[in-house]
Amino acid sequence: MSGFKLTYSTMFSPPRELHTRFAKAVDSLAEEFGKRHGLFINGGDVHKEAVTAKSDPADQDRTLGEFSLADETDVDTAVMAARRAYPAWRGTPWQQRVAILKKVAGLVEERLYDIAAAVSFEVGKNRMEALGEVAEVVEFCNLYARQMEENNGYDRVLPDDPLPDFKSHNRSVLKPYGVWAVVAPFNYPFALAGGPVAAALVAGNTVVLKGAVETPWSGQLLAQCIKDAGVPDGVFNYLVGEGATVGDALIRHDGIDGVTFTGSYEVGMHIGRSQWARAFPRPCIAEMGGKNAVIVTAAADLAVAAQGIVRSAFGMSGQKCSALSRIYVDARVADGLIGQLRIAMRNIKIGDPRQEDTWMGPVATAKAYGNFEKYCAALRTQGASILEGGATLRAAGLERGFFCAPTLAEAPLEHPLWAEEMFVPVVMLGRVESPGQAMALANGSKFGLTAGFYGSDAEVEWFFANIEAGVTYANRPQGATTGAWPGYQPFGGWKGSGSTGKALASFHYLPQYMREQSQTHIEP
Ligand SMILES: NC(=O)c1ccc[n+]([C@@H]2O[C@H](COP(=O)([O-])OP(=O)(O)OC[C@H]3O[C@@H](n4cnc5c(N)ncnc54)[C@H](O)[C@@H]3O)[C@@H](O)[C@H]2O)c1
Ligand SMILES: N[C@@H](CCC=O)C(=O)O
Repeated sequence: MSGFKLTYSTMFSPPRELHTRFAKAVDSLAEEFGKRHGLFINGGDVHKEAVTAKSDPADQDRTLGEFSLADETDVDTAVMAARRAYPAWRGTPWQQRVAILKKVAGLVEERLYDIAAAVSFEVGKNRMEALGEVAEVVEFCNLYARQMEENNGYDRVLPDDPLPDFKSHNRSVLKPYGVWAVVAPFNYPFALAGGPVAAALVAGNTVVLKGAVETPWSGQLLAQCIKDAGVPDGVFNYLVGEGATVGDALIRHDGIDGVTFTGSYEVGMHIGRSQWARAFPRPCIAEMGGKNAVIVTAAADLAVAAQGIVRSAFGMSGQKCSALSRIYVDARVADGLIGQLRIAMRNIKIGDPRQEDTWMGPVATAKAYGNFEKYCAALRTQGASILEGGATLRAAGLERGFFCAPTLAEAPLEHPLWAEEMFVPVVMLGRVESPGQAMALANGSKFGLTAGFYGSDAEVEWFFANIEAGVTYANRPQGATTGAWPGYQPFGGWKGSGSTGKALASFHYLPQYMREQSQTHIEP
């Protein structure tokens, strides 16, 4: 598409062709509905008796397919296949691994519309979010491949020791760890599987990916691209299964050498601890939840702030780790901001996520639908009140899906929900007396993933200097806290939002999948 690059911040006015191609992909996907899908182990599909029937969150009567469910024996089989494949993959020159990864990127790009249609049905996200998610994997693969090239496979010659009587040669080499487990969340089942898998593979590790039971299709589609790109059997394996059983068996398995987990704080902390509670620690990259705040000062452009807030609080129905859930606004401009937010919220088009004009689809799961009702009830207690929304939606066309109204609640600053990640389309607003109070509240959280700011240019440096979050945005109408894109915004959390302080798609991410060996050779 000439002149247009799809990113999460350019997706608001795409060219016509993009809509036409997506609509065509949705039509052809209907032929796939109801099919049986296997796990992917050692280069082949493995069909199991135990299956999950996955339905469309926008229409519970539509079954998307039956997906095999792994058990603990499959975990063992997949890990063993990855172990057997490891020596040859590690020994494959990095240039060949780079070439294979670029092929994976090429295939994902070729299948972009078909995969995005499936992701939209599986998660309930709108077409632009789904296309963005798939395009992000193309970027991850190409970026990590390019970083391998730019760093000469992370093999560096160091100066010889200053020894007068010997010739000593020194090198620093980054080497893969072995078998890498990747555990992915339900909300970005393609991108947050594809990103870590791409990094692990190009670095020379073999991989066992476990997808969420709620979203089993995306991983299958990724597995097909990886297989068709010529990744050897056993190098990549894909399982779907419950976290507490299959996920836990994977991350505890003696045959893995490292883990990337993306998901909730509770599970991430559990996995992190488990990797140290062993004879020796295993690396664990844990990308966890958020309770992302925006600060709006008296100097803010309220129209810009309202636009960015609505996009980040309600995009993908609030189910982004980067979603905005806390607004701290200067009391002097609070009513003005609330007025603008209410107007913008009433203009949100809610409905079938495949339709071109739909901006907000359903929440992805029955559990999230129940949580939404629970949180709305709680936001009517302890001094809080709902200013807009606050109910599930059952109008004609929405009655078979998990649709929720975008919800704005005002709450006293002591309300317990200021501290809890809700992961539904609810944002809380609190009035503050000063920017300093807003900063203290924004930082007074165990999380530190994303944060936003609306105020004067003069205040922006103060915001960047003081905010405790890994991904920060100032005066951005495209999204107050959401919408990072590889190559533009590295994405990773501080504090309870991330274990490593190194962000996805940054200069520092890929080396985490390798360990350093210092090599000194004294010539005879
Ligand atoms: N920081 C990020 O980049 C990022 C990105 C996306 C989502 N998230 C977070 O993910 C959460 C939503 O996703 P979710 O509900 O799928 O999270 P979750 O923690 O419930 O599950 C994530 C994955 O972990 C698995 N799992 C659960 N228990 C496990 C265990 N004991 N051992 C091993 N695996 C286990 C699940 O089956 C799933 O595959 C939110 O908290 C969101 O903020 C973070
Ligand atoms: N990378 C996405 C969020 C992914 C988490 O769920 C963003 O930047 O909004």
